[in-house]
Amino acid sequence: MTGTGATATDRRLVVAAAIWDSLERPSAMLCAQRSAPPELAGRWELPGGKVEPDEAPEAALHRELAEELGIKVRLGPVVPTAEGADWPILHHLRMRVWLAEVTSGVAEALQDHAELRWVARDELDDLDWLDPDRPILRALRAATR
Ligand SMILES: Nc1nc2c([nH]c(=O)n2[C@H]2C[C@H](O)[C@@H](COP(=O)(O)OP(=O)(O)OP(=O)(O)O)O2)c(=O)[nH]1
Repeated sequence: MTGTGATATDRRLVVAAAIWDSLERPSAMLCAQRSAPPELAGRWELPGGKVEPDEAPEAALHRELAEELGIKVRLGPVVPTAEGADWPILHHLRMRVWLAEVTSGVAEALQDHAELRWVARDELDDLDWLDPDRPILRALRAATR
């Protein structure tokens, strides 16, 4: 088994992007509706996914966004919790969230999502988010004020 070596990636880390129309003047964010598994289908999330063994977190995020949405992004700062960098999420996983903006491509639901939607900052709460994402949304609003 891997998992204890110095270079082993933390298998519990999920990386995700809060993709805004503009990092300088954020007014709308790209929201993604899950298509699977059945118990999570229909809920909204930040696009991203699990870091693979021996993959750097930022590289994992760029890979996931290319696979799932067909876009390249510029990453801004990480949005931290009060305690540290990573948010507690489903299944005892942790999630690191970066602000981001699209640098090439037009986001399409290529994989894992039923729908993508650009949502105005003040209307983000109206979607049916995964429960662990609610406090992250509050921090995102504060970080983009
Ligand atoms: N991408 C993403 N996952 C989230 C969010 N909030 C949250 O609790 N999660 C959970 C749902 C999943 O249990 C887990 C992410 O796993 P995933 O299935 O999307 O990862 P993946 O694309 O790498 O897929 P796989 O390797 O499991 O097939 O994190 C969020 O905002 N975005």
